[in-house]
Amino acid sequence: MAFCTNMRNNDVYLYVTNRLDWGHLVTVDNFETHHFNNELYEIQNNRWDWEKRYLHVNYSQNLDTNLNVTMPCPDVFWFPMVTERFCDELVGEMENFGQWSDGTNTDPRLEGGYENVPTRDIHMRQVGMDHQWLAFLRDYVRPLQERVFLGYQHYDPRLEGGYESVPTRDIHMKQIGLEPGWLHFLQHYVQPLQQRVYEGYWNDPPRSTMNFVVRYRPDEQPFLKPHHDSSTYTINLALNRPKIDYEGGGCRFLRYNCSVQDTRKGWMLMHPGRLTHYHEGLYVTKGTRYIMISFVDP
Ligand SMILES: O=C(O)CCC(=O)C(=O)O
Ligand SMILES: [Fe+2]
Repeated sequence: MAFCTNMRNNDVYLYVTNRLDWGHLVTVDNFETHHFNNELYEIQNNRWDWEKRYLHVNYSQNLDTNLNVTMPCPDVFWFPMVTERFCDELVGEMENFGQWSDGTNTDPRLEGGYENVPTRDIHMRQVGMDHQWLAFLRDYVRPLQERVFLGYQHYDPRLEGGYESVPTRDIHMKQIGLEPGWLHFLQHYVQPLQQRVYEGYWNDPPRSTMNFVVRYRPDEQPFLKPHHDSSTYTINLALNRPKIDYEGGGCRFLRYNCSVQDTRKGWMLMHPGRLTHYHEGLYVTKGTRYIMISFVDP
């Protein structure tokens, strides 16, 4: 104000405009400099710059409910998510860290210490990116999930998580003390029927969310045998290019005999983790294939 008054008093002419973009302020407090690619970690602190660098230019098209979402296999959805730069820097971050798991069933990073379907991988937590990745899931993945898998979650205080997808007027078995008997019924009479109609499904014990980058190589771990994920839904983000960076590879859904092999760098598959989407990672015959995987229980 004093500046303006002074200018007026001295007859200095000012032309003020907000129509041109002269830039913006960057938040430099808390900028971490010990990572291999520091900007990659700025999803929360410098959102505007992060999106410009790393969010796919067509990301928001999939939030437009007038447009259809691509579905390469039944109930498998496909979204452009991140830029090539994101993919390269995430792979770089992992390769710089370098401590890929050995692909055996023993995995000291997990609570139970046991991995049923081991991959050669590095967890986001190991490179200090777990918080940033959760922000990515919350702000960019969840809106897409809510679009394609409608109706998830309504509040129900009787449930552990507090949410129920389709609320009914009901009384739980637990409320009338019949829960143990009911579990027995499920195990002995229902499960055998379920196993007949949906092959390969079991969920014992349920595990928490995991976020990791997988590396496939012909001379290391070239494929992943058929399995379910410990997730309600899984996201599978391609970090490099088929036919250029590697040969073979891709994801096959056995129930539909449907494979996605023409994956696109920076694009993400989303599919139910259990029951219907029994799947496998196809053989990589040449080069290295990288993917980013999250097991999500929304
Ligand atoms: O290779 C793929 O695309 C599938 C990977 C996968 O199923 C997993 O990591 O759980
Ligand atoms: Fe999987």
